[in-house]
Amino acid sequence: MMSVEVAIKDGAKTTGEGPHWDDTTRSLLYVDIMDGGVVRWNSVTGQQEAKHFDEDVGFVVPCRKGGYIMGLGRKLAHMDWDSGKVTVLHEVAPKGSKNRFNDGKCDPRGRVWAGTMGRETEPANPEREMGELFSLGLDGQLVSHKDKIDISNGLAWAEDNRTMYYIDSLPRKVYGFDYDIDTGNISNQRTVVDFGEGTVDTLGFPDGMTIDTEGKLWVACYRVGKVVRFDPLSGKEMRTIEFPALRTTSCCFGGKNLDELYVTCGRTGASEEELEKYPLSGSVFKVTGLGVKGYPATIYEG
Ligand SMILES: O=C(O)[C@H](O)[C@@H](O)[C@H](O)[C@H](O)CO
Ligand SMILES: [Zn+2]
Repeated sequence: MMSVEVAIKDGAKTTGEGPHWDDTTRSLLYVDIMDGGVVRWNSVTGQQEAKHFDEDVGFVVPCRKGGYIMGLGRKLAHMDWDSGKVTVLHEVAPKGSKNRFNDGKCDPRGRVWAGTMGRETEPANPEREMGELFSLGLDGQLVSHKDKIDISNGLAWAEDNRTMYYIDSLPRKVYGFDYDIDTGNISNQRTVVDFGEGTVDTLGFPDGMTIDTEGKLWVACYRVGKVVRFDPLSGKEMRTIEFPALRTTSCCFGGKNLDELYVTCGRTGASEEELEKYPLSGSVFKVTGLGVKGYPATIYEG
């Protein structure tokens, strides 16, 4: 039986994002973007620790050599948890009035992929085409792959490493690219899931995503409180999970058997009325009993 429960009540004050399951510690790592927060929640002890930075944190991933890589405003930085020391690795060029890193994730070789977006006056309303998609190689070099993006968001790789999936939220599309795992290059962009023209009432905006071991995509649908499982081959919806919070932002598989889906969401942009109706906005949810599993999350190997 499928069930949706609250794993971390009030997990985020602003927009919770970028959930990453750390297998070795059975912890969930995620960010609280506009709070400049990086949170580590231990699922075994229920203990939660957080770090705060003075700029927006778009994403965070662990590094093999220790510490974490995070998107901090326009910077990619390494962060040592214990000392809190931040080392800036790269800073991307300013675009518009205030571009910043948003979602990011590691590919199966351990490169970091992360994209940017323009300043948002309210969620899903950024300065257009200010985003760019980058990768941080194992050699520490930053490579730009694509520009004129609106809101750089979810990333996932197919099991054979030959396809990369990527979301730009405002065109409301999940794209597929041919992926060269050896060079880390993308080519042959196509649309694999189209959220459709016009109305955003049913599916909202595609935001973060993950892939299951059957090759299907789980996409968080921002503004409608759903995570939808899509078949990237047909572009069709296969299954919908609903949440008691509308601003669902991302998801990842976790738990001992990687068969639980952890789902982040946000409060930022919600009216008082929305928060009253959905008081769990900002919490992290856990879905069990789905009958599917994910892959262990990859980390930065550089
Ligand atoms: O989490 C993100 O990716 C963005 O930073 C948020 O602002 C919203 O989720 C986005 O606007 C909806 O697509
Ligand atoms: Zn997002």
